[in-house]
Amino acid sequence: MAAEWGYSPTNGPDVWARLFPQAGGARQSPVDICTSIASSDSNLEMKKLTFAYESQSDLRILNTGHGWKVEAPQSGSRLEGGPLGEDIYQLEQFHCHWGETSAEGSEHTVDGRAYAGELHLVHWNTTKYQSFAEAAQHPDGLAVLGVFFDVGNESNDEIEKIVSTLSEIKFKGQFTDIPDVIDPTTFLPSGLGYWTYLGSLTTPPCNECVIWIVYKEPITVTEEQVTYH
Ligand SMILES: NS(=O)(=O)/N=C1/NCCO1
Ligand SMILES: [Zn+2]
Repeated sequence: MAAEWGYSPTNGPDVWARLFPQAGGARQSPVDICTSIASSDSNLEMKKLTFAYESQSDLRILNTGHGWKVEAPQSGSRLEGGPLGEDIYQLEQFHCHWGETSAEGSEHTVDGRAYAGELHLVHWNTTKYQSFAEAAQHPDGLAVLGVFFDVGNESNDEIEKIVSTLSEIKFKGQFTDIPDVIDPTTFLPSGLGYWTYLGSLTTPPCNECVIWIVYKEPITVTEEQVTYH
């Protein structure tokens, strides 16, 4: 039986490269974002990062065994500018990483600090490639927006539309449809400052195909919204 990757000492990140060679590469994600050495790129400031999304209902949500993933291929969506050059990227899916407690859970850390969780909006380069699978084989194939979760007293209405369905998909492989209309724009923080670097998928097969765009400002969710088990 194919070995299942995970986060234990015997199947976690330290041994992923045995089964997934790219996990041993030179541009692996996630990283710790050291704000003191992050340099501002005047060129990026000239090319504003812009995004446009559709609102969709009845999106399918899946229990991946490592969290939830919402399949949201949007041919009418566009992510472009900033570090993306002249290419246009299209939304494919979004998913979340969280931990056992709200003291941890994000994939990226900032000056060694983990957030309670991290939302990833995954896009692929439709200017150069014909499919998501093809794009994931190229260094500029994917663009992922990372949004940190901070825990506070305010519930996030859009995230609630998602987590309110999780009781229907308690086990790996289960899926259901989200009845509410979801607008991915609402996941993004009001402050649009970001860090960017060339990295990889943070989970196997760890393809080194991602232009990461990690927003500096977290969004607020409640403890219940980000420590669902
Ligand atoms: N956590 S991540 O780097 O976004 N990982 C993936 N895997 C498939 C698409 O995005
Ligand atoms: Zn992710």
